Amino acid sequence: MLPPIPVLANYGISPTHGFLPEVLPLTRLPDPYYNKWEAIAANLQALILSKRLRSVVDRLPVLSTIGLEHDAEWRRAYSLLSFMAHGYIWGGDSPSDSLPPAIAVPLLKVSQRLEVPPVATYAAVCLWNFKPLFMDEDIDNLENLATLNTFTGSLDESWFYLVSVAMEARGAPIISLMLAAIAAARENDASTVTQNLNTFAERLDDLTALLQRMHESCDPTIFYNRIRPFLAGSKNMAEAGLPKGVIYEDGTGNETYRQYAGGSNAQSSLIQFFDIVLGIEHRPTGEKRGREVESERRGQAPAPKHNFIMEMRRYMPGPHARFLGDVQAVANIRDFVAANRDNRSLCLAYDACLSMLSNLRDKHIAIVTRYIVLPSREVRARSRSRSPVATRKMNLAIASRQPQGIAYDARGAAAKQVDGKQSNLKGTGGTALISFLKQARDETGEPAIEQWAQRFMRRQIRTEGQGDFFAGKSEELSGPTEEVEVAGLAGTWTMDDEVGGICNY
Ligand code: HEM
Repeated sequence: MLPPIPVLANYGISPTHGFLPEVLPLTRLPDPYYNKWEAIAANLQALILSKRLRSVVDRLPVLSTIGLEHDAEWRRAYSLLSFMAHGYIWGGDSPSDSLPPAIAVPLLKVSQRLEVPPVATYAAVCLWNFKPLFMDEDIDNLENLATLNTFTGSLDESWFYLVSVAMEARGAPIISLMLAAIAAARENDASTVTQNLNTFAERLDDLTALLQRMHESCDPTIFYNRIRPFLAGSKNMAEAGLPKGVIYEDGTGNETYRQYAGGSNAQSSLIQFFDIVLGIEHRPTGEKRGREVESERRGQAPAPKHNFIMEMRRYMPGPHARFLGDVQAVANIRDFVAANRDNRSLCLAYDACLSMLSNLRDKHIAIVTRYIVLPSREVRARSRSRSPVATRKMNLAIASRQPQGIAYDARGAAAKQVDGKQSNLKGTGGTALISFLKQARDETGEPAIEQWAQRFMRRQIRTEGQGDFFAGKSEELSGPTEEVEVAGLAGTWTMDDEVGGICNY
């Protein structure tokens, strides 16, 4: 018997809002018992700016979670505490490697209840951190959205989160639509599958348009230097001043260092849902197509490799991650289309979805180049000209500006606990950021049915030269020659040498 098609309500997923909550995030906790948390959150930017957040939190009593009733209250508490935690860790002259009980104790409880790690995940800063400006208007419209909490109070930070919120809302109807397509494929109803795939492709185009709006109001320099450092996690953060991670002082006396990835849109369940429903497979980073099959053919067990996209599932709310696993078990669209290759409109609709999703990833790569790769180069160039003494001071800015000394640990567990003595700091060799993103984009095109579509999505634009025999190799295009590491959002990566600008793909 076929496994049942997942029912959204069983996973806390809304038919209209998708992975955003059906009940809008609370703008404050109703119980006045939590006024102290609310007061800190309301003054977070000022407290960070004046470097007084830590002393205020250190004097804060440990509040119980007993006054939290509805899910929306738990989510608000999680978001508040995550902002406080990251502000506490990164908002001083040097990062704090311990979180005091006033944050750690309730944050651990709330995270356990919501099945999320106790850090500022995508859920904490995006999914559960927005409000509509006008209640009678839709939340898939950027002009109707505002954030609840930010670290910096900047429009750029709000915009960074809100673009994702709008995308989640605009993409939400695709979830039910594609579950219906799965049901239709079971019934051999090609016309419904085609129709739903066509609608999906159009929506994906909308989502790309929304993604592109990032450029409107989020400045790359502000993003890189001011916003991104607060989203940093505690994993592979040695150079930033957290060699072992962070201790959550839970009062047990048995605390060990914990390491978590930082917040990243890679933790969006929506994009992973698209991949799963379309039958797109993401191999472990760096693994070429067919290589696994090759090792299996030789009767060898393939070496365990790190799959960053899979790891990010552990940073999604538990029910959402479970939903993805259950959808995976019923995803049949790719096989259905492959079994109906003579149905041109069906194949075209399917390939259009892949092409649109690949295009979205293309635009995202350009964003990462503009917002991370290029500013990190600038900072590196500037820090080379500074005196070593000036750069040695470990503060928030330097933490973000210094190239990270540890490459992304390709086998790292999401919430690895590190004991005091273990020096579990070296990664297994860096994964290049843009190569990783390009691999994800290229894998998006792989299941295409029509040959032209496969060719189209496999296209490689060469960037080696200008076709001018007399021109020397320009400094800018040749890029750095040494291996340089760069902190992304959730991961720390090496920087790709071939990146020349935002159009070179
Ligand atoms: C200024 C805006 C953005 C920047 C700088 C950025 C940066 C990054 C970085 C560095 C990664 C690699 C993983 C990591 O280190 O976390 C990543 C992955 C990812 N990002 Fe973004 N991102 C941005 C906006 C978005 C938005 C709005 C979305 C929503 C669709 C998104 C979706 C993803 C996804 C799905 C991945 C995983 C790789 C993939 O599936 O292709 N990003 N991003």
